[in-house]
Amino acid sequence: MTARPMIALERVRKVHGEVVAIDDVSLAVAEGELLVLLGGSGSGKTTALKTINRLVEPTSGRVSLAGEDVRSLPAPLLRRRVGYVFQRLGLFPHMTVAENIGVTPALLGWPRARIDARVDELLELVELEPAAFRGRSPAALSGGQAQRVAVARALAAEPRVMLLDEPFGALDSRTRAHLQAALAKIHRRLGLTIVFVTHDVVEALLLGDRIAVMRAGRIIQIGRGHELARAPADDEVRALLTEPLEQAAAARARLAEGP
Ligand SMILES: Nc1ncnc2c1ncn2[C@@H]1O[C@H](COP(=O)(O)OP(=O)(O)OP(=O)(O)O)[C@@H](O)[C@H]1O
Repeated sequence: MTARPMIALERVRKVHGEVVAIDDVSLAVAEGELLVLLGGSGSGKTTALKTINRLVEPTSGRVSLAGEDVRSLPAPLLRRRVGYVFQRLGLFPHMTVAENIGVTPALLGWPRARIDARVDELLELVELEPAAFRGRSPAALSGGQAQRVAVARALAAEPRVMLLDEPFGALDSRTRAHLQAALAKIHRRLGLTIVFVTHDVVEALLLGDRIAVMRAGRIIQIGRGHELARAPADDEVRALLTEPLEQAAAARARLAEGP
C-alpha cells in the first residue's frame, strides 16, 4: 500500500430512513490496485461504490480521491477522474455507439476531432472493430458487445479510477470470461485503480488484487484471495470461498461418470 491511497473511505455510513445501507465502512485502495467488493444481495456493495463518485452522499464519514475529499471536487472533475460502469442502466438507446462513448468528452467540451479519435482508440481497446461498430445503435449489439461499449464509455475521459458495478452479471459464462480477461488486460495496460463489485466468488478471485467481503452493510474481511482462504474471518466467509470449488468438483465428477 502506498503512503497515500488513491481511494479512501473512512468510517462511512449511509442510512435511508430505517435502513442502514452501509455502516462504518473503511477502505483504502492503492494506486493501480483492483479491489473487489464481494457480497450477497443487499450487503451494501453498490452503496459503498457510489459514495466514491458521489452518486450516494454518506450520512457520515469521509471519502477521498488521491487525498482530496470528494465533496470538494466539482462534478466535471469527478466525471473525468472516475469512470463508472453501471449494473443495469445500460447505454443511451437513442445514441449510436460512438455518441455513447463520446458523451463525457462532449460534456467536457473536447473538440470533435479529438472525440472521434478517442472513440476509435477505445473501440480498439475493447476489441470492437471501429468501422463496424461506431455507427451502430445499442439495440443492434449483443450483451457482451454492449458491455464492451460501456467499459469504453467509462474510459473515455481518460480517468485514473474506474468503478464497475456487476458489469458482467447478465452475460453467459464464456462471454463473461472473455470480458474479465479484457478488463484485466486494460487494468494492467493503463495502470488504472479499479473498484469492482460482484457477488461471484470466482470472478472476485480471478480479477481482484484484494477482496473485501461485505455482509449486512459492513466489511467483514479484506485481503488477498489466499489470505481469506487460509484464515477466513468466520464460517460464512469459509463457505463463500469453498462452495464454488465444491460445485466445480461435483460438476467435474459428473463429466467423468461412465455409461
Ligand atoms: N435509495 C435507497 N432507499 C432505501 N434503501 C436503500 C436505498 N439504496 C439502498 N438501500 C438499501 O441498502 C441496502 C444495501 O443496498 P445496496 O444496493 O448497496 O446492496 P448491494 O450489495 O449492492 O446489493 P445488490 O447486489 O442486490 O445490488 C439494501 O438493504 C437496500 O435495500
